[in-house]
Amino acid sequence: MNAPRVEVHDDAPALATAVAGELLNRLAEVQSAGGEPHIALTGGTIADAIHAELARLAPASDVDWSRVVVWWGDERFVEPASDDRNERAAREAFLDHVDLDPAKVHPMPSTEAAADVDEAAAAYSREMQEYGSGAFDVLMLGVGPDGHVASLFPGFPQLDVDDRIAVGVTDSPKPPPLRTSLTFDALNRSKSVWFLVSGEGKADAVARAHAEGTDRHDCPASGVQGTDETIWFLDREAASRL
Ligand SMILES: O=C1O[C@H](COP(=O)(O)O)[C@@H](O)[C@H](O)[C@H]1O
Repeated sequence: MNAPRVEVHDDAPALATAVAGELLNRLAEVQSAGGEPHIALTGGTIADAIHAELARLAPASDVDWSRVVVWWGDERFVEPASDDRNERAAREAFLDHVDLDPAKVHPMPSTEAAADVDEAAAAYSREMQEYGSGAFDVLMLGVGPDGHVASLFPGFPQLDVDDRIAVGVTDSPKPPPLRTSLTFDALNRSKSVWFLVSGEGKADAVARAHAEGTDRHDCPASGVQGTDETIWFLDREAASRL
């Protein structure tokens, strides 16, 4: 397995600019090799900053946005207009500012599109299978202070689901409680996994994820690796206990 790489930036704004620049380069590279890149987005504080940087830097990039396919690693099962929705945040900061093909943007179902989290997860699994997706060119993941990634939380039964692409969560310890998440199996099919982490409050989770022998049930971030590369994009505070 390829060893994870760690890239440390001064602070959250510098981290956001660097990740946005690297993602634009990666998308253009995949396209110039004849591919149609698939990316999976995450929610959260640093993701919001990266999305804003993507929108700012996009006009100067060589990316053909009509040939980019967008997925999510997890989502909150709430109304589409809710402030809690990862999709809404990503659209407002990033996706609405570039010329994507709407048919290539694949949000996880909201409460308007599915009856419950299990139906939402089953629908998303089908959508990924029908589209022949799974090996994301780049999967971006935030990390919670408890070490959660996507909506896979320490000690939760979803960590042991290995026969599905996506699962429902009804009792997330972080609000809102209802969520849909890709499973470890699905996340680990990604070519590149990019962890995006900023702030002192995440330093302990980052250190635990890197420590030898950490169980993914205790720190889910330790259980995700890309098939080609795994990069931890950190600011100095998040890297302070490595
Ligand atoms: O709830 C979630 O949390 C994580 C981490 O978010 P952050 O605000 O602590 O950076 C995020 O990656 C995930 O997509 C989201 O649903």
